[in-house]
Amino acid sequence: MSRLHIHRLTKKYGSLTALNGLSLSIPNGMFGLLGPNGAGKSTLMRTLATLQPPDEGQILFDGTDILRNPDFLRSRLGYLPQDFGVYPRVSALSLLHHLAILKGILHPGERREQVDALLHQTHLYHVRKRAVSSFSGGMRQRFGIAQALLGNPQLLIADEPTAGLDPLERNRFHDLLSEVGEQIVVILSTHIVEDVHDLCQDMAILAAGNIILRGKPSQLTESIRGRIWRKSVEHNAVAAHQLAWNVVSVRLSGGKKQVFVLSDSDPGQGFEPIEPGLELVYFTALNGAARPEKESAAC
Ligand SMILES: Nc1ncnc2c1ncn2[C@@H]1O[C@H](COP(=O)(O)OP(=O)(O)OP(=O)(O)O)[C@@H](O)[C@H]1O
Repeated sequence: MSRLHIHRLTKKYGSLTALNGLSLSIPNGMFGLLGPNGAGKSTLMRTLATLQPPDEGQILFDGTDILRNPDFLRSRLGYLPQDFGVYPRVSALSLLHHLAILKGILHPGERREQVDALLHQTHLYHVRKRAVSSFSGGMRQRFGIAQALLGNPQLLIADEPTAGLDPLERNRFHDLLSEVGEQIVVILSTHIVEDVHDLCQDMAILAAGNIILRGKPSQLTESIRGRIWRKSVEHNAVAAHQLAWNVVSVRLSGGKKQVFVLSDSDPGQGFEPIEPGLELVYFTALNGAARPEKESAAC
């Protein structure tokens, strides 16, 4: 059953509409929110985390209106913001204890148990006495997850958590997130398609403040199977192909341009059929050409 219901959420910054009457229902498990820069992901994450109010709309968590009753959510929330801010020169151990107290874990024994368990889970126990400010990007993100998991949250929000991580650290971070389990709602907001492909059973694509596609990654990929065609072309031929066909993506491969086209039938002209991945679902949706399961139909 869905635990998080977002209903007609609107947020404007002056004349800019960052969230445009957005509705979304999210059940337990890993949910990927994918969108390009400026789509409104961080605005949505901050609003869900009750850090900023929307102009209109409603958010229900386990049936409780969290805009009217933010403390209900705050006591159940783990939040890993896009920018964790300034890293103090205090040790990871001290900082986690401090944050645990702020989260209301006041009993020293219980706190020690949780902090130590999280330091082990995030593979930071051996560096627990080092200042967080001396950590690498990957270690900081793992520390970010440790602090977000304090107090056993029911909703975990991770905003662009793998941006800037090298592949090894990204894998470690993925393992960590996937361990968090199916019993809570985990929202992974990202513009990295691979993160959603690797981790999420359910996803939505956000563009210009609207949900433009919603579904399971495997089903969404299936929806464009047999409809994507590829051709290698010279650089100066790309524009002509864009005029002639429904081009959803252009990539460089081995120094040549590859044009990806959406077409229900064989376009001929040297195009070959390809097995699409989630990245092509994403580009197809952004180009407005996918057959979306609109959110209204999906939930
Ligand atoms: N505090 C703010 N004041 C004014 N405009 C803002 C503010 N925060 C975000 N915006 C604008 O709202 C739009 C959505 O921004 P938001 O950061 O939510 O998107 P995003 O999908 O998280 O993008 P990114 O991946 O670049 O962080 C953008 O056009 C952004 O410039």
